[in-house]
Amino acid sequence: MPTLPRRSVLYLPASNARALEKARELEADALIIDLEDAVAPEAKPRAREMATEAIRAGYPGKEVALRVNAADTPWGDADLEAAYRCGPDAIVLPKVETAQEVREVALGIPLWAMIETPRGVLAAHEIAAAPGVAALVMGTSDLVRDLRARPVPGRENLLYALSRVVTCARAHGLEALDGVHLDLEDAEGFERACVQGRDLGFGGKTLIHPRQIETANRVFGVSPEEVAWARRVLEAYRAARAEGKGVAVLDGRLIENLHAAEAERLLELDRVIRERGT
Ligand SMILES: CC(C)(COP(=O)(O)OP(=O)(O)OC[C@H]1O[C@@H](n2cnc3c(N)ncnc32)[C@H](O)[C@@H]1OP(=O)(O)O)[C@@H](O)C(=O)NCCC(=O)NCCSC(=O)C[C@H](O)C(=O)O
Ligand SMILES: [Mg+2]
Repeated sequence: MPTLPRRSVLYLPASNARALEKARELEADALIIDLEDAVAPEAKPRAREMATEAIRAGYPGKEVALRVNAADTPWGDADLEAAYRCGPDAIVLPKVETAQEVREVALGIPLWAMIETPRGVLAAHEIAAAPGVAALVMGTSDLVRDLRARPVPGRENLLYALSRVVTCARAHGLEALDGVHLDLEDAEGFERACVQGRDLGFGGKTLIHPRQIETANRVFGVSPEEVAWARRVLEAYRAARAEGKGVAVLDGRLIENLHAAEAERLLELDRVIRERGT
């Protein structure tokens, strides 16, 4: 499967013509054009048309996903029909709670299932295994509300859900995307949340504003130090293998085939990012 960087995944309301246009020049790896919570009920039909036009016009170099309204809302069916017509790279299904909901959608377009309710968290394993699902996306704002939790800076109250979703996604070879950071003025807290998400295993972060892109690209990307380390790991491991050994020691640390495989993954991600020029 080709490496697709999804370090930064920017939401934009489909009803916002300026944002739809502006997104073309931004360095986000992927976009989620939103028909759901960012669009007022009376604006939904027009927003659907705007999303369709924008997706047809294309966003070169970016993956484009369309977030539809849930099937049990007055807009869900028309949103899916629109998605089928304009062909986004993925459809984002909000508030998924069962694998059956995903099966009912099966359109031949990759599905990104949002996990943002307690039931969704508990069913994440079955959802991840459902046909067509390519990614699990955390919806931490809805989840905090449904849990009757409080938004806390270190997200300690979400660690179970975050870890469970990453684990279920990875168990099925899927992408895992972290939830949004709502405080646009809190650059330090945002960076800490990116580091936390990356260290938990998420491949990238969903974003709500262009000013969050650079940090997400940096934190979820590959640093020059990681590139240098990965090269040395591969060199040491290959030298050990040439001598008939299964392991190597580098700077006092054990290197096994799993470290070599991770080094290869990082170097490939770095190569693809460099090719993109972001
Ligand atoms: C939060 C915003 C409403 C702020 O918008 P605005 O007041 O326009 O911000 P700025 O003036 O600072 O914007 C500067 C320029 O950047 C463009 N812009 C802003 N936001 C975006 C965006 N998201 N995508 C593309 N471009 C954007 C502005 O047009 C300005 O451009 P220019 O004219 O050149 O100066 C706004 O950022 C916003 O609407 N954000 C997205 C909100 C959203 O989509 N929410 C729903 C998804 S999050 C969610 O639902 C979470 C999940 O479901 C859960 O439960 O956790
Ligand atoms: Mg939500």
